[in-house]
Amino acid sequence: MKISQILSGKIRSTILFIVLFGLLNSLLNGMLLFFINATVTGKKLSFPDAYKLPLFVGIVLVALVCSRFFQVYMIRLTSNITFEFEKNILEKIRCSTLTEFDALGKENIYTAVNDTRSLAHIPEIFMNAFNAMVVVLCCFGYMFWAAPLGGLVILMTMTVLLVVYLIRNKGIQKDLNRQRDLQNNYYRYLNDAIHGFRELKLNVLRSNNVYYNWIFPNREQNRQLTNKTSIKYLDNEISGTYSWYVIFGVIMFVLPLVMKTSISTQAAFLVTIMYLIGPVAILVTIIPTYNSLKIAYERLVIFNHRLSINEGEFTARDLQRASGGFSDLEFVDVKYQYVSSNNKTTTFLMSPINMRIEQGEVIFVIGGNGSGKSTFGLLLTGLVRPRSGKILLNGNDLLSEDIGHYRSYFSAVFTDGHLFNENYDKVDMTTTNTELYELISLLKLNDKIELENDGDRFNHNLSKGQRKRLALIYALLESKPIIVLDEWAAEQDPNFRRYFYTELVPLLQKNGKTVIVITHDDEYYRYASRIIKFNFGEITYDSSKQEMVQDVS
Ligand SMILES: Nc1ncnc2c1ncn2[C@@H]1O[C@H](COP(=O)(O)OP(=O)(O)OP(=O)(O)O)[C@@H](O)[C@H]1O
Repeated sequence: MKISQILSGKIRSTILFIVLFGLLNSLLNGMLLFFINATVTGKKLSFPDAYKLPLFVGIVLVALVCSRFFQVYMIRLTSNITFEFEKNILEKIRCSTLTEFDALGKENIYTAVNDTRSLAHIPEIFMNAFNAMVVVLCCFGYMFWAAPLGGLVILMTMTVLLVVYLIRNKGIQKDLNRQRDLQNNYYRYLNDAIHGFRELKLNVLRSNNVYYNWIFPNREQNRQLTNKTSIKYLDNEISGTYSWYVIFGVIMFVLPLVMKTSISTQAAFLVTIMYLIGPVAILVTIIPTYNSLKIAYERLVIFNHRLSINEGEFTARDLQRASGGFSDLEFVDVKYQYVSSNNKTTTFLMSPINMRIEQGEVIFVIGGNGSGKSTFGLLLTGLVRPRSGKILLNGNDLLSEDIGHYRSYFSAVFTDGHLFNENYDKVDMTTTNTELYELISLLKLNDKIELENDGDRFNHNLSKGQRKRLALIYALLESKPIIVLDEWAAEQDPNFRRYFYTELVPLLQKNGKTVIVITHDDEYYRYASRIIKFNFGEITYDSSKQEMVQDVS
């Protein structure tokens, strides 16, 4: 569901409620105002004096209970909307394609999550604004009813003061935008300083450049701008606050000059203005709030649009079907291409690939940097779909029919693979899980890993090579028929690398796995049952096809 649909649905279903509350709240506030003004001005009320106190206490109590009731309602509504927005975003991420996900960028996901929080406050803001508006209307209604000319003078004075305040505020918003740009740049530079800490330690000149020519000048600009903007803001707020005294002054000194007025009317006007201060402040903040909500909303619309492809849901049922067995996989005229961010030019083209993989093969995928090996791995595992052509698994076009089922045949360890922070699959970590501890021995990690997180996870403070070994253990625990390892051995020491190619991979093959190894380790090519070589996105050598035999090096 789209963000706008959730939002409009929620607003539609609660608008009546919000309006009713606004009217009730205003009625109660209006009664209190009337009560207070009648007391201040000594007006006779149409009921006995003895009822005054209990009536006043009654109205205050009803107003309090009402107010609490609606505030609680708003808290629940806001957290419900936050929940639905977040769920919507998370579902989008879960079901999006790798291509769209990569193009979106991680920082945009964090921004989107924050934006949902802002948007969830819309009903609350709307309710407060509506309430404030009704109170303002009631107050002016009262003033016009009590003394029409007086009401007009106050309305005109307030309008002039408000316009001055808003114009000055607009200038401040511009400065705040500049400050935000500076802040964004600052985070970029800081990111480089933090992630490039080691590099900067080794290169003093660059370190000086980064800090003295980029970071410090940015902070200096920010310091000056913050001072300027904060003082401007303070001036505007102070003059805004003191504008109320201008209005008090108009009531006390100007009104008697322009109309016949009594002390009691002046007192009633003063009390009414006091009532107006809070609601007017709410209405004044609506404009900047509206602007920031608009930006958040537009960003979320773009987010939704960029993750527009839904790959569907995958169920545990698919996993069971995969264990039914793998016999062969066939690429038929498979083409793929990367396009530039403006979607205009092709930056890399994978030529039509035609090949067949049989169960139990150990295939080494080789080729120079940027030749397309990892892209082939992504196509093979179904993480990206061919732009044209077909991939048939056991003779079926599962990639088009049921991508979840297709992917359930593969496990993989990618070059930049991720070790998850939680035991999401609830793997039994105790020593009774013999399969797990056999794998730990096989990967020679016995004395390197230990349980942490209440025995629910192995430690991650491992070397890069050790982390890869742990990732391989987790991949093997998935018990999928095909395993894809992208430059897995690159971070292993020479002994373990030899062990991997000469013992581990053959053992996996013996256990019935089909193993696809993307590698640059030419000294071990002879351990493959088949070699496929890529060059500029094209298969230029396939050892299973005699007629294509060329120099593998
Ligand atoms: N997400 C992407 N968006 C656009 N282009 C990409 C993307 N990933 C890879 N490429 C481009 O596709 C080409 C093939 O990349 P690929 O990662 O498949 O090469 P590779 O053979 O695995 O290289 P290496 O041995 O260096 O890992 C490269 O020219 C690369 O710049």
